[in-house]
Amino acid sequence: MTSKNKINEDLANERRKCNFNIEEVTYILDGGKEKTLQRKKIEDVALNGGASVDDIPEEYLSARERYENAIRKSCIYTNIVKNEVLEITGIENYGSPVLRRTGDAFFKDISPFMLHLGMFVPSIIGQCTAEQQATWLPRALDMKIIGAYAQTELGHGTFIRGLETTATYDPETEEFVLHSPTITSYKWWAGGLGRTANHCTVVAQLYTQGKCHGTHLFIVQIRDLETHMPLPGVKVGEIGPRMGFNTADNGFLGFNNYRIPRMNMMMKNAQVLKDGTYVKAARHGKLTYGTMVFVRVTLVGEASFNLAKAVTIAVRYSAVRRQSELRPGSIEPQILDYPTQQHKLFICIATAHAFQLTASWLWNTFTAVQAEMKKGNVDTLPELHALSSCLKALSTSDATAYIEQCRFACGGHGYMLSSNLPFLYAFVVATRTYEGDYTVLLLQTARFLVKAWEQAESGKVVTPTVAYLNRHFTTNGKMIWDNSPEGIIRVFQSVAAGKISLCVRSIRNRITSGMDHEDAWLMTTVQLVNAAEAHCRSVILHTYWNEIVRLTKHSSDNVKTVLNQLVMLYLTYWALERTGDLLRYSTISENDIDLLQRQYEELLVKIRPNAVGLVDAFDIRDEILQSTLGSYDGRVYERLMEEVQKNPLNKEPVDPSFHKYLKPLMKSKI
Ligand SMILES: CCCCCCCCCC/C=C\CCCCCCCCCC(=O)SCCNC(=O)CCNC(=O)[C@H](O)C(C)(C)COP(=O)(O)OP(=O)(O)OC[C@H]1O[C@@H](n2cnc3c(N)ncnc32)[C@H](O)[C@@H]1OP(=O)(O)O
Ligand SMILES: Cc1cc2nc3c(=O)[nH]c(=O)nc-3n(C[C@H](O)[C@H](O)[C@H](O)COP(=O)(O)OP(=O)(O)OC[C@H]3O[C@@H](n4cnc5c(N)ncnc54)[C@H](O)[C@@H]3O)c2cc1C
Repeated sequence: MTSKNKINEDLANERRKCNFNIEEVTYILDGGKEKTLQRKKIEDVALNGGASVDDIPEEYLSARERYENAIRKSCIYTNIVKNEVLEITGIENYGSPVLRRTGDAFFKDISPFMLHLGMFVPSIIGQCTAEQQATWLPRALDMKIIGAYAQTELGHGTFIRGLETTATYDPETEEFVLHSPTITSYKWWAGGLGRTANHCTVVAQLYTQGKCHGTHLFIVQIRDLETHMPLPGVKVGEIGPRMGFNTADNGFLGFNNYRIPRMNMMMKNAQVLKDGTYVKAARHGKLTYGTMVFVRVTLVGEASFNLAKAVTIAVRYSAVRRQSELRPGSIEPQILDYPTQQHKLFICIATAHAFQLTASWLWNTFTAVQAEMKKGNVDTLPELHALSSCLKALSTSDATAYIEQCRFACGGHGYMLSSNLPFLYAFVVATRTYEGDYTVLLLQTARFLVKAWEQAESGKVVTPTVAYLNRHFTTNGKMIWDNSPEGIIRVFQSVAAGKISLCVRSIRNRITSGMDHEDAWLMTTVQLVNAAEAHCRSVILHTYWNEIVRLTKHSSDNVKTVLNQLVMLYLTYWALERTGDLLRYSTISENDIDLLQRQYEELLVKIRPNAVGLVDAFDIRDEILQSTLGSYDGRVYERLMEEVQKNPLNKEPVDPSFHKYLKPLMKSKI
């Protein structure tokens, strides 16, 4: 073995200690052996050409160079996907998470094509009629047209009904006239819009026959396909540097009485006829929000994958890094041996598992609801909206906090961009805001919970994810504490029920004392967010536990054991985090809490020997991790040194600024 591919001895030892079959766990996380094999095949095809390697790391490039580099690599990756990968996956899997995952080997930040594939194409699939899809979809999938999703405006992101862009139908010419009447009506933020896209989905207030019918979606060409010049009546550009997403060319867009054909309104859920007659969406008023629901569902998997990357980096680094001494003169321990380090990291492994399994379960729920909607039944949509809202909110918020925890766990080196942890943080922290801000989405779930509570109160049987509310009305007093997984989950459900019940009481009391419903709701929103968070925690705990039981039925004993230890760690961690709630809503005693703490510390000890095996089981290739600290071989210090050689500042021994500024300063007299 050359020193280049020699595995760090500490990491090699960790792998020798691992007592379970790593591949078996990978299969469970991927959703089955077949899926793992297909993913690996795709990664081999897409990555073995080495196209992802940058001569100069992108962080040293100017804004212009970075953008051009991102476009260059997007085109390389798209050609690989079009010419080689889609033969394996089938065109219907163009937007699959595997391609998204593989794409991370090409971009440290993000591809300018991401919104084309992540939202423009899904909006065509979800919001267009079959005839419109036949016109747009093949061209979009073939990248003959490149799109963005322009909904948010300078003045409004959350409150979609407040958007100001207008689309006024002109029956004379059978066209819509798009207009941006104010500065705040300018579209703002759309990824890919600033420099890359020639089309976009525009969300605008629809006016026809003198009446406003609320927001609708339109496909709009904004640039010439040959010259890429903005078309007359279109003002478009890039919004400027941001915390992350700097290669996504997020853009602004304004219209000056810009005309598009009638058939460019996405007409699956509502139509404007030639004469201007508006035909209302018969089934559900919020179907035009469908693309956002789809993306929220996919973001739970995104949170899991990015957290898996961060904790892979941090655990491998913690096995290689040695620091301090436990006793005078003794060998410095691996930092992974400190229980406090295990406390920082093992919860991240467990959370990545919890979110991955919840994401798959949510995806199945989403496809089931879609199937029902195809048959005309929209009854399950409110539950899906409530679920996707809170799961998006919590998974992105927890992933953000834990990625930062992984960075803390890597000390100073974690602060280097080459560790990839700062990029991961900047990327994931945005997911807490975009596609619906954390608080706003939890309040959406709270609306659903309050209604479900009222139904349960009146004796009606409620839908499965809130079925625990029915139990709330048949049991009196606090939930009996029981330290089994099922017992802990039941207690978390009681906490959620108790908090929802307090919200309902607060709202009713406020109304009784003279407030109107809106004010009573507003004054209760701090509690409502808290109740929705509690509900969502109980959903994640329940799903994680159920899925582990189901998926490990036929696993080997050691895999069963280690995955059980992780899920128990997760349940125990959250019980300890929420002791205040548990004391309030269950019969848990001080003694029970002491036992929980001991159980937690024992779990850290049990999981410790398998920690590296567990992150290896995420099976994230080095090209995708893009980290000096997290590579499979653990050559941390060598890689940090190699990276220094790429720093353009080190090209010359003396910087020109010395002669220009420093020397004159040093020579000047006081
Ligand atoms: C070369 C590279 C190749 C790589 C290949 C890889 C392949 C790529 C694959 C990509 C896959 C994944 C990656 C994805 C990356 C995506 C990146 C995205 C970037 C960000 C994009 C954006 O941010 S777009 C903008 C998003 N904006 C928002 O989310 C706005 C948030 N606001 C809202 O959603 C709403 O306004 C609101 C919910 C807050 C309120 O709406 P409104 O005021 O209209 O409603 P009300 O509050 O009055 O409620 C009325 C009733 O309607 C119900 N409701 C609300 N929303 C919905 C809904 N969506 N569905 C169903 N029902 C809904 C609400 O609950 C009320 O009900 P009742 O209580 O019964 O009255
Ligand atoms: C990196 C990135 C990429 C993006 N990409 C796109 C894109 O491609 N296309 C697109 O259309 N948009 C995009 N966006 C915009 C994004 O969807 C919005 O920023 C997001 O929905 C939040 O809306 P806002 O900015 O209006 O926040 P605001 O609504 O102004 O929120 C500000 C604060 O007010 C609070 N708040 C707002 N309303 C309420 C309420 N009713 N109750 C209680 N609190 C409230 C929020 O909780 C938040 O703390 C992107 C944003 C980012 C950061």
